[in-house]
Amino acid sequence: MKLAGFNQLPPEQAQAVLAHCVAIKRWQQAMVAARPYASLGALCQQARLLAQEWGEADFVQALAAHPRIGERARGEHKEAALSRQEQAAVGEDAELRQALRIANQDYEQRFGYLFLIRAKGRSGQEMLAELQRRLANTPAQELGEALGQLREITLLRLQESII
Ligand SMILES: NC(=O)NC1=NC(=O)NC1=O
Repeated sequence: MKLAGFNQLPPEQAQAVLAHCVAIKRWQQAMVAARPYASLGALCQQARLLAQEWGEADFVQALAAHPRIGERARGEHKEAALSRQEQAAVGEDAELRQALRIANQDYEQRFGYLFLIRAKGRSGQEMLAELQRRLANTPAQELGEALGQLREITLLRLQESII
């Protein structure tokens, strides 16, 4: 949608446009309240600024909308379609999918939440390598990295939604 159109939508509709960028209501509502945006640059700057406020609770809330890496998102809602598109690089390599499945389990046992990575632009092998690297992080380090990836996914989706 065009920025001018987004600026003029009623608040609930404007929030619905942002809903699939990240499942954090506080962020969606603050983004809507800060309209009108003079440019796409201002929109993205505000999105980044607000995303700096995210903590563990926000992160856990957002994870519900992200399927595991290597698992095909089910359903037809927009997040599922976006996830399938973003994760397309994982491809049909059965060995890689199995390795991702095992590494995801190790990760979830260690950190207690699912592994999140900005999948767009990364091959399946690169994501497996990142998963294995990040397994060595301390919980505090890993929350920082994972929040950074959530921010990247959110900005990518925002930039695809409002042009
Ligand atoms: N667990 C995940 O990292 N999921 C995802 N990363 C993306 O970039 N899209 C997803 O669905």
